[in-house]
Amino acid sequence: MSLGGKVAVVTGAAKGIGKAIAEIFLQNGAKVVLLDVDEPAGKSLKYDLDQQFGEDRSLFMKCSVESDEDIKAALQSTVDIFGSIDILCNNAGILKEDDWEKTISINLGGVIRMTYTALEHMNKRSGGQGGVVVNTSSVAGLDPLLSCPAYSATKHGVVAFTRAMAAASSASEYGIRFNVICPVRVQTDFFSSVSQNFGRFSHLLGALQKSSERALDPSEVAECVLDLVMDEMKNGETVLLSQSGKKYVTFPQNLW
Ligand SMILES: NC(=O)C1=CN([C@@H]2O[C@H](COP(=O)(O)OP(=O)(O)OC[C@H]3O[C@@H](n4cnc5c(N)ncnc54)[C@H](O)[C@@H]3O)[C@@H](O)[C@H]2O)C=CC1
Ligand SMILES: CCCCCC(=O)/C=C/C=C\C=C\C=C\[C@@H](O)[C@@H](O)CCCC(=O)O
Repeated sequence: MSLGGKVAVVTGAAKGIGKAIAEIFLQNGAKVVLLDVDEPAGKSLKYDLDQQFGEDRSLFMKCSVESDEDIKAALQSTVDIFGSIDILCNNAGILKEDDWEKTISINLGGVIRMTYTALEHMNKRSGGQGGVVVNTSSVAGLDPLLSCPAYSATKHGVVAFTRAMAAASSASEYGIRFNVICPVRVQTDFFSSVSQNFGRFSHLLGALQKSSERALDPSEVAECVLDLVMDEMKNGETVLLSQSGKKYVTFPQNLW
């Protein structure tokens, strides 16, 4: 899939990995809708992107992935202004082990909420043009991290939701591919603030030290997302992204 003229929606786009995804899509010719709850950071990024790519290439909208109302309004505005939704990146996430209900609501609920509303615009069976969804899980979505059980559960949920949606979309002829990326530690604000958010398991944070030699740069994650968007053969893929590169994860088959 060439990105020229395509429209991408990215959640949690104001900073970190979401920002890097937005930038690489713009560099490759797409129009990008930046969604985030952090309005000052979103507006500031939009200003910077306007200088680099032109005002007509991106939009920022304040949108919480916890709010059905915000999501409906943001996606309708995207279609009204840019004409379609071709690419969706469900990337927004938090880690607050002591507020595990919010962690579930954003990390897993947000992915499901956003996907189901976006399907109304993208699904070929309901007049959409099809497209591709790439979700941001984590290595914690494949190998649970002892310091953050609730976060790990949400990220396992994102992997499962993505794989099930890929199969459901193919079987229903929606024309939408679904893939998920599982990065190890990435150098963003998420990690610098996260140590306060481990709650009852904060004493176990040090146990993760051996699991990550260097943090990835957000641009490395964005390149992996771009590959999954552009390669039309990729559907239902789970990609582990570590310091040694990309690995396509395989799961047991025919269990029942
Ligand atoms: N940084 C890391 O080491 C890793 C991060 N991840 C995942 O990558 C994703 C992005 O994380 P980072 O860029 O590192 O974090 P970040 O904290 O730099 O950026 C996350 C963005 O999500 C936004 N956000 C939070 N709640 C939101 C909501 N309700 N609605 C919309 N936007 C919301 C924040 O305002 C922020 O701009 C998350 O899903 C995270 O779990 C996965 C593996 C490693
Ligand atoms: C640890 C949970 C945060 C969630 C981020 C995520 O999804 C995946 C993280 C993967 C690996 C984490 C490695 C953690 C290492 C830490 O013990 C420590 O080495 C990091 C120090 C943080 C810093 O840079 O100051």
